[in-house]
Amino acid sequence: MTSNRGHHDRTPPDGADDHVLAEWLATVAGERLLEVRAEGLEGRELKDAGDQAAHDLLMRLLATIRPEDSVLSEEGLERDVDKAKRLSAKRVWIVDPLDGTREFSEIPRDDWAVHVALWEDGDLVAGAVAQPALGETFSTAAPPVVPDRSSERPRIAVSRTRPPAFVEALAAELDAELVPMGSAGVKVVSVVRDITDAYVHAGGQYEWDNAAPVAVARSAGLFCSRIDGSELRYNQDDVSLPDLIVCRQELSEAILDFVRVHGTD
Ligand SMILES: Nc1ncnc2c1ncn2[C@@H]1O[C@H](COP(=O)(O)O)[C@@H](OP(=O)(O)O)[C@H]1O
Ligand SMILES: [Mg+2]
Repeated sequence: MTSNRGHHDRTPPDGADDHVLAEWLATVAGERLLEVRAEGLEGRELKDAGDQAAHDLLMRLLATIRPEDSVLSEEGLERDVDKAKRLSAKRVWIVDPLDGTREFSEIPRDDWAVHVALWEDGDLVAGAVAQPALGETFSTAAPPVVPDRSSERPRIAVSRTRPPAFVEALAAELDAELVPMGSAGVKVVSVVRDITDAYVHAGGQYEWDNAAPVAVARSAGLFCSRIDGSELRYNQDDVSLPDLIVCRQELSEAILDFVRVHGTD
């Protein structure tokens, strides 16, 4: 984890490898978002201005620093030619310039994030999640160490606005507490930080919503899979990746068992 403060020049650290670059990109895009948030905009205008500013900055920096690589971004409309290129590319940056756009527009909420992941040759190889309002970036450059669990009762992070219907029943089965918050990245980071013990989602999401969070969670030794226990796959033709589990290893079997028996409807 690094502090966000002090990255004011927009050139990457000398000799940055992909991990350090991901961390730097997420951090500077987060700083840009803090600037946008201070401009006095509200509601839809603030959301759009944030999405656009962070997307433009990340696209410009990646085009300059890694011109050979492809990019899949939430804010970029992907044309067929871009998609064909992405699917045959060796390296693809999967970015969500602003995850938790709704919460970003609700000042002073801090549950929004910037996601930067790198997919190479079939799997995620690096990633960073910045939580700019906390001044923190979590990344594979320095894989986070998950603290000892501070709560005996499991805490499950869920979407604040679109929690899957089955999580209430899951929480009852596990005698767990639900902790609603915005942003997939922030929810994964909450598991990394021992604020929660698991993040369970179903019903819709895209690769950019969870690629960087999963890269960071894997590097921290957390369990990550689809809700049915299958592998999370990135840089697919269809970029919908609607469900996932990220949790402490010791909770994975109980969560997967519940889904196996009860499904997610
Ligand atoms: N049912 C759904 N369908 C599509 N996207 C969803 C979704 N539920 C959550 N997401 C996306 O996942 C991210 C985290 O959502 P949440 O805060 O509700 O957990 C958000 O990304 P954006 O903020 O980048 O749009 C949101 O759009
Ligand atoms: Mg998102």
